[in-house]
Amino acid sequence: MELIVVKFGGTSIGNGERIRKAAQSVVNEYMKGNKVVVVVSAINKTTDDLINIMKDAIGDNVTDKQMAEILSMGEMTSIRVFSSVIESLGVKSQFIDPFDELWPVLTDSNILEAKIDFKESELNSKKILKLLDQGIIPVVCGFLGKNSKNQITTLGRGGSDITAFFLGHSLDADEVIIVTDVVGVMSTDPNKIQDAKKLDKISVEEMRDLATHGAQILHPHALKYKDPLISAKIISYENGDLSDPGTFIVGPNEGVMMKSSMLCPEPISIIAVVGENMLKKPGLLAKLTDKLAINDINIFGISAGQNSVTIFVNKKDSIKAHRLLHDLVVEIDFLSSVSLGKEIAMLTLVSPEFIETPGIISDITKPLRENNINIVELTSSQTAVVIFVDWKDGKKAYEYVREILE
Ligand SMILES: Nc1ncnc2c1ncn2[C@@H]1O[C@H](COP(=O)(O)OP(=O)(O)O)[C@@H](O)[C@H]1O
Ligand SMILES: N[C@@H](CC(=O)OP(=O)(O)O)C(=O)O
Repeated sequence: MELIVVKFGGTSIGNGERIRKAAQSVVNEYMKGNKVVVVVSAINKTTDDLINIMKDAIGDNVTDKQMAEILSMGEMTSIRVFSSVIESLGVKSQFIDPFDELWPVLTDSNILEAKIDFKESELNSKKILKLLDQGIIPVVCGFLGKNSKNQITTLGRGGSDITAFFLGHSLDADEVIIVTDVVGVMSTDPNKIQDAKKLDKISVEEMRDLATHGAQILHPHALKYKDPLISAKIISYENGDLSDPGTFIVGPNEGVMMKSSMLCPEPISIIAVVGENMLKKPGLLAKLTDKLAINDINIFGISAGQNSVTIFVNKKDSIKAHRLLHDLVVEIDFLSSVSLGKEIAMLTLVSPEFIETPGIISDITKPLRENNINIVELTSSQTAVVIFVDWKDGKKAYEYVREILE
């Protein structure tokens, strides 16, 4: 017997026929002896419609509290509809909204983009297990939360994915299934490029980067509740079969997405190539990096500006890299000169929490500023920040920045 948390997105329950098919797929899993917790979004585009109605009616004059209450009606309705359809198929079901004593998701008071208070909500969620033991299928509002003043909050657009993964984690589920309007995660958005291919699996780390860069298919914050041992997949609603393979989300890789900090033990050299209007020269970056790649020189970082491209390589490769890049500078008209700079230290900080920590770069650089340590260069992605400082400052800088992670 398995415990499954399944989330149906708006399109998957877009009309009566789809709701019946979705409810039947849940009942089929239940009949196999599995326990199923259902999370639903608002039917079809209800949330968009409600937002547009309010915009047309009073423009921006709606308060966050009013907006959250209005939007909540989408999910408050869909749980009631879904639960009734399950009952019509002969299985007991109970809907759970934020006013129910079994409501699991407690949040802060950032009303429209609320964060889950993890510890309290995790404890609270366990109450749902009792329903499962009684053979009842709970249907929970996705997207919604409740703050300490008992006010409705929302987890941000697309937030019902967060609800599903959060419940998966808190209830110690075996599997989280996201049911949506595409066959799984694809090589790109199939609504933009039609011959996109379905992926059989994708890692949590890749999925997170895809999601934070706008691939709507999954809310990026959902994945912070993805345990390595919980199986997770994204499937289409079309077959009405929760055992469809879709795309499996695997990981996170132990260690990879944990918080980590590192000071590269070897010095790095910085090489600057200067020229005119470099950002407007197609293929330039490829030419520079190809030259180093075919000569087996690894690039630790690269940053491009209007009149220069800065490349970071291991100090032991720097003389060779300097010579190779100089050959290119002589060969290419619009490049003027190349300079091999001083030795620098590279510090890397990785944390999945960076995604949702506004001001993290300023937090990391503050102790360096206060201690007069000059940052030669800084690059960042969703979950990693790489800082280059003078080699002599490396150890001290590392001590300061690693404290930020703790
Ligand atoms: N790489 C991708 N693979 C699959 N779908 C993608 C991808 N990138 C973006 N999408 C979009 O994500 C949509 C599904 O997300 P969403 O509309 O939020 O669904 P739901 O309402 O079920 O939560 C798809 O219709 C598709 O347009
Ligand atoms: N109904 C909410 C929450 C949500 O997650 O929706 P969907 O799963 O349909 O993207 C929204 O539209 O933002």
